[in-house]
Order: sequence, then structure tokens, then C-alpha cells
Amino acid sequence: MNFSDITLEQKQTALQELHQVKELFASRGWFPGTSGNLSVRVGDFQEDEFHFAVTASGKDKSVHTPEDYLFVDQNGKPCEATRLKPSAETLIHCEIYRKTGCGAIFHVHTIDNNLISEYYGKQGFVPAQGIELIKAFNIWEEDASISIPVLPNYAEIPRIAELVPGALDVSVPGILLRNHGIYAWGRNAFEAKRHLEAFEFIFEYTYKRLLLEAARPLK
Ligand SMILES: CSCCC(=O)C(=O)COP(=O)(O)O
Ligand SMILES: [Zn+2]
Repeated sequence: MNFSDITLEQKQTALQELHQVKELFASRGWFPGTSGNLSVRVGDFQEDEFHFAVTASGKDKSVHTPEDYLFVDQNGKPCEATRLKPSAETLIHCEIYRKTGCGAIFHVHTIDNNLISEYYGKQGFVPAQGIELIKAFNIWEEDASISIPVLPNYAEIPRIAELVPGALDVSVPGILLRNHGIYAWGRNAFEAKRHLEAFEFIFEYTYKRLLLEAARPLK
């Protein structure tokens, strides 16, 4: 599908969804110091051709301006003439879309996701077991256990992006970058938000549990 075949309504819907999510996450303090980026895919998906709206790089995500988003293609290149720069981390979004065919990807930096990604960074995954919120990933088995991948936080984004297809587990819709933040995705903005919130719950739970165990080992 060419970008020119995507309707104005499809584009406006994606921008509205991004606006709502950005406002909500900003109210939670999830974009400190201009960090974080968001994207929503528009039109049909083919592994070698897709388009998405993404936040422009370096913006204060707690304010709303007419220059907050732009549309890019599967290589992260702008689809229309613009002076805006796509998020510096757009290539990571491209790889996640390519591998999963998902509809939206949200990336935030929080204290909890940074601490947990650093704590488990060396082993390359965060274990989580028996936490009710795992069901938010559509995993319903009792006492389910998941591993959330942690990738190194290289300075060069293409180096990180090339690790994404090998690290990504399609049944666990998130990837951490060590001491950086999380990317969570879903079939649409609603699902990506649910997944991100579940991951953040799991990180806060894990962090507090580690503290508790250090103070007095749990039985
Ligand atoms: C200021 S945080 C460093 C960059 C980053 O990790 C991030 O999420 C925001 O980058 P963007 O280019 O999307 O604004
Ligand atoms: Zn980031």
C-alpha cells in the first residue's frame, strides 16, 4: 500500500490516538526530560511496506503543538516533506513492526523500568512469575512465567535495532533497553497501552519484592 492510498481519516485517527496516549502518559510523569516516543501504524501491513505516525524527536511530550508527529515508512523515512525529525529511536519501532505486524508501539522511561532492566541486564531477561497482570498479555495459564528481554543500550540505535528480531518473543509484547526504558506494543493503541501498564506494574512489583526480600526473606 502506498502512503498516498492512506485516507485523511486514517491519518487523523492515528494522530488522535497518539495525542490521547501522550497526554495521559505525560500526566503520569512517564516522559521525563523529553524522553520517550510513541507510534501508531496506518494502513495495511506488509513486511516490506508499512507506514506509521511517530513522535518528532526531542519534543517536550507534556505539551501539545502542531509539530508533535510525522508519518514515516518501514525504513523510518518521512513520507511527506517536513522539517520535523522522527524520533531518534524510530528504527527500533521499524524492527518491532516488521517482526510483529503490530498496530502501535509505546516507549517510556521510568525509574522502575530502568532499575529492573539494570538489575537483570547481565542475564538478558527479567523473569516474572505468578503475577496476575501477566494475564494482560493474554497469557491465562495458572502461575504463568514469562521472560522480558533486556537489550544492551548501545549509543548507536541501528546496533540496537538489529538485535530486536532475535530478542523479541511474540508472546511477550515488550523489550527493555538496559538502564533506558521499555518498548511495549499491541495490535492497536488500546492494547499497547494495556501491555505497557502491565509491564510497569510488574516492574514496580518486582522492585518492591526485591527490597522486601532483602529486608526479610519471603517464605
Ligand atoms: C532525552 S532521553 C534520550 C533519548 C531517548 O531515549 C528517547 O526516548 C527520546 O528520544 P526522541 O528522539 O524520541 O525524542
Ligand atoms: Zn528512549
